[in-house]
Amino acid sequence: MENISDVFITNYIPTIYTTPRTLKYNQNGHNKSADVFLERNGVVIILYNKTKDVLVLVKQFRASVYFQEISKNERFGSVDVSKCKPEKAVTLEFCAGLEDKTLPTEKIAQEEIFEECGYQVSTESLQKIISFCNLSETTGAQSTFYYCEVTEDQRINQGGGNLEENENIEVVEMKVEDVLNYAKQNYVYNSINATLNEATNEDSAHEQYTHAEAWHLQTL
Ligand SMILES: Nc1ncnc2c1ncn2[C@@H]1O[C@H](COP(=O)(O)OP(=O)(O)O[C@H]2O[C@H](CO)[C@@H](O)[C@H](O)[C@H]2O)[C@@H](O)[C@H]1O
Repeated sequence: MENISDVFITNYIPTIYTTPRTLKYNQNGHNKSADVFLERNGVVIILYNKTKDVLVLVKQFRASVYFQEISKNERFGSVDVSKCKPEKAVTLEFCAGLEDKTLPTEKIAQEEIFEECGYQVSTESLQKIISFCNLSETTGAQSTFYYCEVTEDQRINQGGGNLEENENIEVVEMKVEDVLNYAKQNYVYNSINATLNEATNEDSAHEQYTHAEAWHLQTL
């Protein structure tokens, strides 16, 4: 899956995906400023195949994770892939996608499920868990979580991502128990782990959705 080569890091080149800005303001008479890095909103879907009693997850190479793996003093210019292995940046995640069209989030989620995992679902079968604003000083993007049950006969193809965008996604089926055990590891690169771990932080506004998500995982 990885087959990553010719890695080269440059200064930021603007694209449609992110907008970096500096936001200046005054709070109680003090001038302040914040670096903001606007991103698009997104959807995340916990997909459960009832026929096989498995959760359907996706594996893919993530460039930002790879960047974090590169030694701090080597994060510019050419990167030696034999030294910093691309397989370290292959994540295991729930099916997810950006809201890159002016469609209801359910429609976006429906399309992502088909594109990434190959299942045809109705928007009515998507159960919304929660929407929340990503808690970060840098990005205020909103994420909407859904739970969706599917059967094997809804699987139209192998999924794998949008070929026009050269997405390269591997669909992985795992038992709920295995996903929970996987997420309990001290540190793994995946949204599953992040969301479940957040549930232990009482002050976190993520709490509601993480509890909802953990609940879904645990009660399937
Ligand atoms: N920063 C970037 N630079 C260059 N190209 C980019 C880009 N972000 C997206 N793209 C392009 O946009 C395509 C869109 O991907 P998707 O909509 O399937 O979202 P993805 O699965 O990456 O998750 C996305 O949406 C989920 C849900 O919000 C998030 O968790 C996850 O971080 C996010 O990548 C990617 O294949 C890539 O070509």
